[in-house]
Amino acid sequence: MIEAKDLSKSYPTTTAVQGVSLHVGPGEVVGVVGPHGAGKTTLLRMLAGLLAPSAGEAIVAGVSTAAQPFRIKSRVGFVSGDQPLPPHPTPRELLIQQGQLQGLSKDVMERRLEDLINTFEMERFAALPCATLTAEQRQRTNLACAFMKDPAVLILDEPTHSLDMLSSRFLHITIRAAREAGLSVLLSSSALGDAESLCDRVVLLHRGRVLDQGTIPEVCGHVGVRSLSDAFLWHLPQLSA
Ligand SMILES: Nc1ncnc2c1ncn2[C@@H]1O[C@H](COP(=O)(O)OP(=O)(O)OP(=O)(O)O)[C@@H](O)[C@H]1O
Repeated sequence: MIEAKDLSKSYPTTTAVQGVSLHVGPGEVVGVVGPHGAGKTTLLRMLAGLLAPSAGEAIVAGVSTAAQPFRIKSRVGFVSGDQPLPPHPTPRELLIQQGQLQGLSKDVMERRLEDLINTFEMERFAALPCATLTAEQRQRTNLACAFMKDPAVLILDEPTHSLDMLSSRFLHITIRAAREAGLSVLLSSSALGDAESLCDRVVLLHRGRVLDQGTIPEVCGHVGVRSLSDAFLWHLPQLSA
């Protein structure tokens, strides 16, 4: 589960995230939606334990960002759409490394390794150096590494970035399976289509602030429009008024 309360992140020249509160329950997919620079990456990195908040607190997979931010890292599967991989190791080697970091026993590691290579259909490329992989194969490898932690929470920053239609379909299937398995999934997207087809609820973010949140019908209904993009656009003049 993710429970964020008044989370903020300030830099000397800008406030990237301002007072964001949100909730993601088990078996729920929530999308943080907003344009470039809205604060999506900053928010997700704080929730993944990769960045310390300037104010506010979040409980993620039972761990507080305020008390033990770095314990969150080992409990959360975090994947960013443009996450590079080291060029020389193979996906199989990276998965083993991840399992060792988690302190998995040899038996559990081997079982999980074979399961993940099978689930993410990595057989054809699991033994190739990462430098030779396509964008889709890199994304499958990053996802498999995230699942090596057997996480209760999955945080995906722009997960369809650089994927084509077929690869995106695979990602959608993976996210739906994670939801079925009871994981809490938080993803960010600047493309509204991902949110519309995947998310149980959305959080509209702009200039670091939440404009609105709820199911898509709720967010549209609050302002009397029919589409998520119209709902987003409705809020903009209100901000400058
Ligand atoms: N380390 C940093 N130092 C200073 N400003 C930063 C830093 N990281 C992010 N920002 C600023 O915070 C704001 C939010 O950035 P962030 O990357 O979180 O947005 P985003 O919604 O993920 O955008 P994009 O879709 O382009 O990745 C931007 O104005 C950005 O320039």
